[in-house]
Amino acid sequence: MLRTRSQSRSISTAGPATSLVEAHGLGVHRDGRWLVRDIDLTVNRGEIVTLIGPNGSGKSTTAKAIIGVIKPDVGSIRRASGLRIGYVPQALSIDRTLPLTVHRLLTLTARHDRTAVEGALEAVGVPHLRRVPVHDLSGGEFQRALLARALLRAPDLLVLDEPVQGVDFPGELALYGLIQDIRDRHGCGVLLISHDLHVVMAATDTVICLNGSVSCRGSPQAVVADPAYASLFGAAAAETLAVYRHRHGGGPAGHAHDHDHDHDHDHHRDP
Ligand SMILES: Nc1ncnc2c1ncn2[C@@H]1O[C@H](COP(=O)(O)OP(=O)(O)OP(=O)(O)O)[C@@H](O)[C@H]1O
Repeated sequence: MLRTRSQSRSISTAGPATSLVEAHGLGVHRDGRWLVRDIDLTVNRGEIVTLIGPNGSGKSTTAKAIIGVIKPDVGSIRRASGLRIGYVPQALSIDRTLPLTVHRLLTLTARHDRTAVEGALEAVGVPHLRRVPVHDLSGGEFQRALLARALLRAPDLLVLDEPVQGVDFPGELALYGLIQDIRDRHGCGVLLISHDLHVVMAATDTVICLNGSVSCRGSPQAVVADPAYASLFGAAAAETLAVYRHRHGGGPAGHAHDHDHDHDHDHHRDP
């Protein structure tokens, strides 16, 4: 059925008790083409949903539409009433050469006192970085600072666009562990974007594979066994997908390059 753009867009703030955000039939049309189309996506409280897909497959566009940064042309979005969103955009879209301290980065767009800033940095494992200039941070430290900034909003929903970008492999595992801990501690929902097909958190409840529209979805194990996943990313990707297991909750993960958690890397193969 052809839906006209003006007729079919609806956005409301009502929704079922546990769902933080719910999108149905979402489509974004720009410059004469559909960037994404027919996207159904729900994030519940305490749920981690990971969007994966090749470059240009519409992951950022979908996330921006979900949180209201861009307007969808078709489809409906319901957000829980009073929903607080913590958004970490792609690191690439942030100018790290600005002469800012971490404290200033965290208080640029909202007032937070020193105690709150210290608490947020503590929560992401970098309490020592408050007075450090942003341009001196490592990739992993920068991502943690951005995460702390999002946490200051006490979000119900965390939206993280490629939070491990520019981070080495141990730092990547530590960041995923940290995100899992934050979810466990605060019970927020998490919408995570990744083009890294090799490491997906075992804590991810739902993986959604995008390629302009949804190719497949399910648990990490179900998705990696789905023929649509192999046809989208190639059989080799399915063979090497590592499901990262973060074994314990509790305190914040260590420094991005200095973590001490137990990890398994299960290598799943298509049956
Ligand atoms: N405002 C816009 N106007 C026109 N085209 C756009 C706009 N924003 C994004 N696009 C295009 O939409 C497509 C999807 O982009 P998007 O950034 O959502 O993909 P992505 O999956 O997040 O990619 P990546 O992994 O490279 O970040 C791309 O082809 C991009 O060039």
